[in-house]
Amino acid sequence: MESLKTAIPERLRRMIGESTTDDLPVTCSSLHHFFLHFEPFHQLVSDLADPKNALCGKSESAALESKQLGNQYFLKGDYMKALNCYTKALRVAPLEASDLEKNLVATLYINRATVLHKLDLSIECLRDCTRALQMCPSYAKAWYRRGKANASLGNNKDAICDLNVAKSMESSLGGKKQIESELKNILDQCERTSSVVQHKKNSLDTIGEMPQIKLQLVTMPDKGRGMVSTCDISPSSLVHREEPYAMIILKQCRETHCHYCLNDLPADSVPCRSCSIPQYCSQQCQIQAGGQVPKIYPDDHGLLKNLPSDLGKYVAEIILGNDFEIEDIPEHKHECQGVHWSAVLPSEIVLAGRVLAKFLQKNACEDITNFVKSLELSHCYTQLPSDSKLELHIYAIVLLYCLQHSDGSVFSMDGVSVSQVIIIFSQIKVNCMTVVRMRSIDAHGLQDQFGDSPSSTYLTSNVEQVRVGKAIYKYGSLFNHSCQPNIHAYFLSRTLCIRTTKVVAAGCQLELSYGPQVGLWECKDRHTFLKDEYAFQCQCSGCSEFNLSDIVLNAFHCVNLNCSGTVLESSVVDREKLKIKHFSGADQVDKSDDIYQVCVRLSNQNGGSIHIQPGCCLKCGSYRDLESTRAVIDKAWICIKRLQDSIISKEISNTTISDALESLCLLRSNLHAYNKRIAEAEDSLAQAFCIAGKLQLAMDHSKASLLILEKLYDPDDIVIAHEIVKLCSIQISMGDKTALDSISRICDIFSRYYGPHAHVVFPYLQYLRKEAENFLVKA
Ligand SMILES: C[S@@+](CC[C@H](N)C(=O)[O-])C[C@H]1O[C@@H](n2cnc3c(N)ncnc32)[C@H](O)[C@@H]1O
Repeated sequence: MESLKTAIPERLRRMIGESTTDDLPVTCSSLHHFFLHFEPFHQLVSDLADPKNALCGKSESAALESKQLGNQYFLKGDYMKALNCYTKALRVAPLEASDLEKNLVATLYINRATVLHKLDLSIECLRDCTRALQMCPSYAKAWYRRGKANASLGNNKDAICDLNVAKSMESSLGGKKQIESELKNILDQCERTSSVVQHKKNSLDTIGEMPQIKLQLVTMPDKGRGMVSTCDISPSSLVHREEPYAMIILKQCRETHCHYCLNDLPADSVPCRSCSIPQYCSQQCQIQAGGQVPKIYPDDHGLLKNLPSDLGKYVAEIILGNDFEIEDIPEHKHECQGVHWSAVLPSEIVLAGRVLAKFLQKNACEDITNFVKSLELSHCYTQLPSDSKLELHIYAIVLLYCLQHSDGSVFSMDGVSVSQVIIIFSQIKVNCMTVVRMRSIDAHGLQDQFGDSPSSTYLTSNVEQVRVGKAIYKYGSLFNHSCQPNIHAYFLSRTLCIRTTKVVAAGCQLELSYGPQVGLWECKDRHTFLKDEYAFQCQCSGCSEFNLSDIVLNAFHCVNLNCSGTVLESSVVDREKLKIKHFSGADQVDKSDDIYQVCVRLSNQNGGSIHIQPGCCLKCGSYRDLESTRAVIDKAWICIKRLQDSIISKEISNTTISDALESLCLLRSNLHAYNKRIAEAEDSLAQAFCIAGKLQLAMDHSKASLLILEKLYDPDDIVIAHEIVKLCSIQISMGDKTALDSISRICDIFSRYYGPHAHVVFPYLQYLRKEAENFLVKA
């Protein structure tokens, strides 16, 4: 791609860099014309999209090789490695290939099922057996393995049926004997117990909450269209729910998450039927993404005739399986001919390909211009930097050629089509949402270091958000951004849910955070992020009205240690001065509050006696040399960083902790008491003391961190809940009853953000609730 970029003549490059939306048909046509006569372009398209160069297709020999390796690991008892090899083999095994007269894919499913059984993953094992049987219904070994899996799960009735089918299909005498003895075991067991384990259904299916509140689309002078409420809304109300128009997994999650629903992949992942890239958590997801493949009904259905009628019915139900209704146009189908453009191009470009493919499949002969208009999404083409404009031009032409190669799409390859693809790219840039999942990380891995010491059981719990995909939600993208949001977006599988986190009065805008938030970053950094990522100048209340957080987040301590005043650097002073016109004397603000004090001084309403100058204390006017202060802080921060690294690498020494404590003192005397770096240092020390088993110290530092964050964020912000989770895990380890208050606060905030979905998104809540019950029982 870089070589294409550098080959473009300077004049054309400048023309593209300076183009506006209106110029696009001309600039696109000129670039396309240039590429038509430029051999490396055709070479690139052929590398990416010509089936002759396909790298992502199926390969029988590669599948057999991985299978053999899997068998070797199995024999050595290395079941995890065997599992990985069989999964790898399944990804590349062609559906029609055979292995010793059996279908290769079915054999691989059974080999993997055997490993899964060894690993005590009986449900996964059962599913793999069923998959094998749907391909080869007379596969005796598969029925036998299925019977064993059902027996392990306590489904004795099914286990008996499976084993009876296995017996009737088994040709060898030895095999029949083994099945009979297994049957006898189960029958004996049945006499002892008749319980059948009911397996949990996917809990997400059971929560069918729908939004009850009517929203209104309005147009605002500073933000364009946006959503407002038509009535007063209380916190935690679901205001929007939507399935994506198009979605894509991020490259870094391809091996760990389902390529359709983006949930974690189970050990029995299902591969795409036509190429070797996607993996799914279930057959249902695979069909939704790749389309229904006509079922192969093997000839050996005749075997059913030899079974007693009730057993025949049982077998038929299993091998015919469930037919899933396809909810939408399969989004991966046009990508899975084995060619690798979709695996190589950036995710957002492939997402645009999905949007286009959907349009083409729905409206083969319609004009693409009408389509782009009908998407009704805003875009930012004209505001983009020159280099981005050039890249989008190149990607648009490449994508159209790839689509044409891979599913024979009939596009007129002209300036208009290419320009419309660029508009789609720009729409995606502004409107696409990042799909995230929560991942719990706790200090389990750190136990080893402290061996048998009592500290080994004291763990802090921590949650991080993992970015797993990108998606376009047509209506979800009508919600504007605010750095002080009043709604919160989250995802259940592919479904977008939006919920209020505050009281929203009728007529108020409903705004979510696109990433930056007051408390997380200072105003300048939020602006830079929104400009770079979404190409707009933020006009939200957080960026136009005073708030304590923006003033103190990165502020310095007054040089006079007895003074609690704030010292700001010039970039903060300049930005905060812009907000002065919006400071009304703050009737709503508590006049003893720090924010009031600072704002009054900044806005010069206090007699105009204070000069707001970078480096000067806003309270007493004393001057601090910020350059030398920064040098001191940078030095101190090296020790905090060392502590953080040692927490990760599990090598915490007493020296590292005492150096970090000394650095914390330096930070406290140089930075404002609410500076976020102090909170971070306190948090790191809390983790370190927790690991070292010094729980009282851990709790003190955790509380100190929380106190600062409560000043920077709204006390009911989800960030605060995550901080309390850490504190609470220490309180629980200490048997400290104040854990009860923490648990109740965590539950309140999580319910506010996730409503009845809280325990699905954050399963740790169930554990906390149980702990709370334990405390109450003991009390
Ligand atoms: C996802 S769209 C939101 C809907 C959009 N207002 C529309 O008319 O389609 C994002 C775009 O809305 C505008 N926008 C959203 N939040 C804004 C804010 N806080 N300040 C200024 N513009 C904003 C920007 O133009 C941004 O590129």
